[in-house]
Amino acid sequence: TAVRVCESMLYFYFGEFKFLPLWIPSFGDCHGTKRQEPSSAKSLTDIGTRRIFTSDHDIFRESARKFFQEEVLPFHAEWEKDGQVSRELWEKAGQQGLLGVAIAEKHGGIGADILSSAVVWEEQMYVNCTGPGFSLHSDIVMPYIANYGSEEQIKRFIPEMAAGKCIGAIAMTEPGAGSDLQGVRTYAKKDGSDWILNGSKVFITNGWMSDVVIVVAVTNREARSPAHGISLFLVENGTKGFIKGRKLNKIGLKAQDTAELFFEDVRLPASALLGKENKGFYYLMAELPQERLLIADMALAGCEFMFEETRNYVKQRKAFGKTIAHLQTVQHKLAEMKTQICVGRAFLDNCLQLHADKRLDSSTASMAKYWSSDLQNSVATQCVQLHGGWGYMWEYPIAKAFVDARVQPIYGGTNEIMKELIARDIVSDK
Ligand SMILES: Cc1cc2nc3c(=O)[nH]c(=O)nc-3n(C[C@H](O)[C@H](O)[C@H](O)COP(=O)(O)OP(=O)(O)OC[C@H]3O[C@@H](n4cnc5c(N)ncnc54)[C@H](O)[C@@H]3O)c2cc1C
Repeated sequence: TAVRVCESMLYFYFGEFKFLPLWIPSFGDCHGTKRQEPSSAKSLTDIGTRRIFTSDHDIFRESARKFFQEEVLPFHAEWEKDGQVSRELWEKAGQQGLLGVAIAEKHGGIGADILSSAVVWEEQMYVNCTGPGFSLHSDIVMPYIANYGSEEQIKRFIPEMAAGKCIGAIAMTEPGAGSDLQGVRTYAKKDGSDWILNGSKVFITNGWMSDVVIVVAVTNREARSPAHGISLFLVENGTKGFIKGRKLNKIGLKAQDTAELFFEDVRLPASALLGKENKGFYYLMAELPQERLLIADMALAGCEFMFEETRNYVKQRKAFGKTIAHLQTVQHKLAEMKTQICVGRAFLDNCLQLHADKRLDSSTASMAKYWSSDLQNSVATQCVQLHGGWGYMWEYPIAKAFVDARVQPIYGGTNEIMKELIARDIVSDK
């Protein structure tokens, strides 16, 4: 029997069965001052630190940590060879209540807060296993359905997605349009009450395993600007004309099934439209800050993991008769990195709290994404260096963390685009 606490709700698990709240515990120290700051904690990944979390979150973190250590870490190397994780893992994550954590219970989600989602993002980074595309599924795809979907769409997809039986993806990027989202060519043409979808998408996370994909398509070519003529569609696996291309051969994220998707005269019923016609671009703009915050938090958690990995390594690696941790140049590197990570964590935790309070603006989310993902790459480079030649070997976790970090300044909007958004806000007269 497993016991799990999620936002003041205690669920009991017996095998596959989840028993609804039996007891509403009160753990007391919500946002209390007694919680340790990461800079003073023994390790940057210690449970029970950081003021934004409560002891309810800590208990949830313990169960998430156990899940990633027991159900993901031992199998990840095999999944890297396969270029995807197993379906069974998705269902296990669903049974553990790790999917759709911040989606309202009335919609079929877990009904916890976004900070609980952050616990899942961070714990995945702390095991250094980037394969499962849980965060994209739970905190990027599911919110679109929960926020803009019809009652029928919510009922059809959210409970199955929370159970890990339906895997979600979102397809914005095309071979000819990435940063410039208004340049998408995929076109959905009205045919009676149906739509006929044609086009192709690339670099789609969870693309190969996806059961439902949110597809960004042009629906009005005559709109006064491209942004006014874009809509979102829910396209299900198995729909005639929906073809999955190859799993892409990436330099990192080896166990993630990033894929190309093709749509050839795909006939979609009116009920496949997500939200209102021609409002897709607004929905994207509204949801992208959460995606950027998520990337930022995973970047910071990646830094924390790499730092602890390297701290342990230098304390046992010997050169010239003593451990390299005795060398002052090494010590200074660690001091610099720890300071940078703790400064970054303070800003990021502030952003997480702002988002939990629904006060995070788009420009601040962009700052978090750009700063944290750049820091992640700088920390990755330095940590590999401190590992010497072993840091370049695939079997060393730091080597994987290094290649996996590289994409973070690219996806979710490149860091150059983040600077554009931040700058636009700075010089705006509004
Ligand atoms: C592993 C991986 C997973 C991904 N997952 C998804 C997914 O699930 N769904 C999805 O839709 N997409 C996904 N993407 C796509 C990703 O979001 C895009 O790659 C990204 O937005 C950049 O677009 P692009 O590759 O077309 O680059 P381009 O837009 O061609 O940019 C090339 C370079 O030009 C720069 N540039 C472009 N415009 C400007 C400008 N105005 N000012 C300054 N510099 C500029 C960029 O910053 C970049 O350095 C994924 C990508 C990868 C690699």
